[in-house]
Amino acid sequence: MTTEKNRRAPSRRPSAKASGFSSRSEGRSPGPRGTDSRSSDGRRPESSSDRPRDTGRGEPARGTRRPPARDGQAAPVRDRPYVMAAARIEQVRSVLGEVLQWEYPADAVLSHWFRAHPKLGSRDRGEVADAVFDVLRNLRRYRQFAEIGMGPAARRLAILGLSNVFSKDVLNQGLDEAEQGWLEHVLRINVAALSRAVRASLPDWLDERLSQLDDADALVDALNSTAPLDIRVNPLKVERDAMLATLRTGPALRFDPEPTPYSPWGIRLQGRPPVNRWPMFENGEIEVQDEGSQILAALVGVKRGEMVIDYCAGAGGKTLLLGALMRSTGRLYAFDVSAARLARAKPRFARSGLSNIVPVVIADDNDQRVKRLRGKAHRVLVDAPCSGLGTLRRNPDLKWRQHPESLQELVDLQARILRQASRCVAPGGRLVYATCSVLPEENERQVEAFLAENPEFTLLDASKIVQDRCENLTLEGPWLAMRPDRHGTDGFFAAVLERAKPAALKSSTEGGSQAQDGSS
Ligand SMILES: C[S@@+](CC[C@H](N)C(=O)[O-])C[C@H]1O[C@@H](n2cnc3c(N)ncnc32)[C@H](O)[C@@H]1O
Repeated sequence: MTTEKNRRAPSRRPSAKASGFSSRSEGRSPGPRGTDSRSSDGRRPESSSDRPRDTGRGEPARGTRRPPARDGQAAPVRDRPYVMAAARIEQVRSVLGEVLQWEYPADAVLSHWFRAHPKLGSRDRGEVADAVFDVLRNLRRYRQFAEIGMGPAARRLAILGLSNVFSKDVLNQGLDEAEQGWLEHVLRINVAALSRAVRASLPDWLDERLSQLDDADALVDALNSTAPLDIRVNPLKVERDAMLATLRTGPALRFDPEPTPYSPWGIRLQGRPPVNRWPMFENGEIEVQDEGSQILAALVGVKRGEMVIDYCAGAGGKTLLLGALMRSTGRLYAFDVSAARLARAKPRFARSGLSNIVPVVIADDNDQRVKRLRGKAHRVLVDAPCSGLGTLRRNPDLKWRQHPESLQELVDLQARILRQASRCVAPGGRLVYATCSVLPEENERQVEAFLAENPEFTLLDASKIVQDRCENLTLEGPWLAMRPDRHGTDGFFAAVLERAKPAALKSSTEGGSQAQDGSS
């Protein structure tokens, strides 16, 4: 009963001073964040893959770390007397009581709960968070297991979550005899014999939809796993190789920094490093961003001096990379309807050293500033609000928070945003539509419907365009479709659409349909 987080620390660590790390870098999890991530408005909360963690998942769990192996043999799990097992079960049960109401995203609930329990240290928080997320990942199966036997189901869920965090002996110290027997029994159940929906803990509607995708089993398994943490360098400030060298000679070495395979700016870290306490984060040299999200920004293909709109900029994950790729020249509008999200982007913009970003809170419909930019932008990115189902590795609660009705609302919203944003694209300019979903109705079908209504746009081959910046990435095209089972990233989708120049439009439509944006 150990987790993949049982990584051994390197035996010798260079001094913090020599590496440029402050001793704080090994410190506690980051502080609170806004609570407007409530997504009962049918909008996906921003992917936490693009945000530093503040959910207590910053340190490996106590009672699970192994001391260094001797003579090539793994050392036994350290089973020190552990008076906290009973308390920890109650803590996890208490958090689950709030999370399972599905009113707020799980990481927001955790942050809130940790603020209300300030005496817990970073390892305590890590254990609680790991157990809660394990329950969310396996909820359907655990609920079935919890029904076997006596006692409150919520406590049994907490015990199951902690069974993947603590060793058996440590956990047993918090269990009575009946609970120990029940746990032994359910952990012996042959999971492989269960239906996929139960085994992988998916609601039926989602299992059905995912089963229609290629290699569905591999995708489902990958979405149900835990993810590493990707960061990226700010190309305006530092080269990736230089940053890798710094990380490898400092305390970050124990998080195994490696270059990401496809993005030229990415660095992958294992475990849950407290990145946002590191000096290179505070001075804007690195940002947290999943490799897939970095690739989407690359796909926009921005150039120096252009006018670019990031139409759904949120907390600025992609805006930051776009701005750096424009070398802080031209003008990059960061639009969003959420003032709170844009407010969270502002400190990131400030750290980055970029001076070309113009954040603008826009109205949901009929915004005058958007109208003024009709037909003017060289590039428009629509990183649309979506189900977020490509990010289940990091946000497993989304499979329980989404349902077919909320999905349909999102599909309608995406179509509306795509239509509005497309009006800003200049003739010959490009519109990039992206989601972090793996569902065709939010992706391919959405783009096909848009193209059918907007003949002045043509679909370009995203797989070829992305190779300009990510040469190792070979995709089928014409879409950009990243998957955790194939690429080790979150699930992302993107399409690149080019707006015809007036002459081309005239000849292709032979005087037929007109551009529908009012700018023609
Ligand atoms: C997927 S998130 C964006 C994430 C962001 N691009 C990043 O990389 O961090 C989608 C965003 O769309 C915004 N949004 C929702 N409706 C919108 C609309 N009608 N116009 C513009 N933005 C909208 C949401 O507030 C949310 O921040």
